[in-house]
Amino acid sequence: MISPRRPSGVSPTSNSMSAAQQILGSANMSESPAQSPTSGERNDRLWDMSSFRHSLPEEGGTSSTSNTAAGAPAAGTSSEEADDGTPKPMRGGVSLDTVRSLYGPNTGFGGLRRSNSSVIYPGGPPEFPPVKKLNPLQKKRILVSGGAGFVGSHLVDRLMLMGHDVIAIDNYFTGSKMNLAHWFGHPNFEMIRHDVVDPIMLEVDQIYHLACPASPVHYQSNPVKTLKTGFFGTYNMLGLAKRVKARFLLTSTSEVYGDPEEHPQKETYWGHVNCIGPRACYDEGKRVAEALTYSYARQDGVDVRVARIFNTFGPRMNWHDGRVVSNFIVQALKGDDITIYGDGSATRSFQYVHDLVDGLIALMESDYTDPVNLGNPEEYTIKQFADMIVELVNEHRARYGDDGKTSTVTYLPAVADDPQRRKPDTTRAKEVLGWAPQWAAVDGLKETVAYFYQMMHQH
Ligand SMILES: O=C(O)[C@H]1O[C@H](OP(=O)(O)OP(=O)(O)OC[C@H]2O[C@@H](n3ccc(=O)[nH]c3=O)[C@H](O)[C@@H]2O)[C@H](O)[C@@H](O)[C@@H]1O
Repeated sequence: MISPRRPSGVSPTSNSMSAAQQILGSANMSESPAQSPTSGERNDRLWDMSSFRHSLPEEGGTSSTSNTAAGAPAAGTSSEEADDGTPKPMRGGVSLDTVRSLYGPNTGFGGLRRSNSSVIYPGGPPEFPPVKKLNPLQKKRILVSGGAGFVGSHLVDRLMLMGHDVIAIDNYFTGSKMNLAHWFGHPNFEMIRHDVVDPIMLEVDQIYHLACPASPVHYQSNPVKTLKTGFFGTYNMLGLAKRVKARFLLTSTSEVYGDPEEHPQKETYWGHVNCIGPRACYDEGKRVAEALTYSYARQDGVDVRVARIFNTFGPRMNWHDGRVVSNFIVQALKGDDITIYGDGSATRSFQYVHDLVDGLIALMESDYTDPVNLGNPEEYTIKQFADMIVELVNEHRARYGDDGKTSTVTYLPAVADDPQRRKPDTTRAKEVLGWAPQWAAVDGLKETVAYFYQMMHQH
């Protein structure tokens, strides 16, 4: 059984980018040794929801702009259970099953469309997930920059299910239209191809500003663009917020703490960032984004919120994302070596994406304007994490009689300026938002492994 353990000492590591580049080459979905079952039972077999104990209670107050798909989950309550019996409340009274149906294959809307991706509306008119009906005073028009990305698309899903009007903008550098395909055509939803480094004018009530590549592999591939996104992207979104008097939420990052000398990291910590290193484009980009945000608040009275997001994972992470969770899961599924950069003693604390979405919405709805850490304080060394993922992948495969090769760990040179310890102090989030993570990392990982397993066999 895997349990989180605090590491002993950590040591600074040497400089190499080659490890990150290497993983991009190896994590190639098209090379997957797909033992593709071809029968109709394929998707049931691959996306086994039976390990999650959940009910599908009926819920009143959902609007029916849709025909409900056969077998599609009903909107449910705000409290569901996972296999360990832990309640998993979801903000906005949205059912976990409904949310799952948006990224699972053929269990609902997302899968239905995804599995027939050559045809937008395979079986007739569009069928939409069950969206709540809000009265005009409650219903907000909300802009999500980076809305087609991993976190952005989960946030859009939740806001849509809650009944709001949502405009997603994205330049598709790391995001994908397929993450939101289940909303195309819905009257509450708009999708715009737009890069935030250019200004845009929209009438909105709230702005969630997420747009920025977050994986080190991606943000270091074009560092000048990353800095432009950090500064001009935030500048444009803040200018818009000022002009239309929208509330503005910046998704900042744990990276503003750099390679921290304080542990765990509180919001009051000023950080330890190398301003000339390879991560500076992201770290300093986010730091200047925070500085801009509070400057607009002071100078122009813009109503701002700042979330500092710690490592987050979940379904819809890109197969080629390059961050540790997707890399290790893909490697374990393929039976490839698990690539640990450095000696495996660096630590991270991983939160499941649904917890993050809860926290972002709670923060936006709160009156609190100082930065708030959003993360799960469960801390693992990267080696522990690798072992945990290999074990979970093997368990998942064993359930289907799939006896693929078990991966072994290989150690590659450490990447430059890699933070050696990271763990959020979430006291402030508890106090000001009443927010705390609901998902143990292992529960979120089970779902994420199931998602990647299915993706691997679908293509
Ligand atoms: O996951 C996130 O949300 C965070 O990801 C990155 O931060 P980082 O913690 O460096 O993310 P990873 O690339 O996932 O690395 C985590 C640790 O795993 C290691 N790693 C990563 C990938 C891999 O294949 N092997 C491996 O050992 C890294 O060297 C690092 O020590 C981003 O810079 C953050 O903005 C973002 O919040």
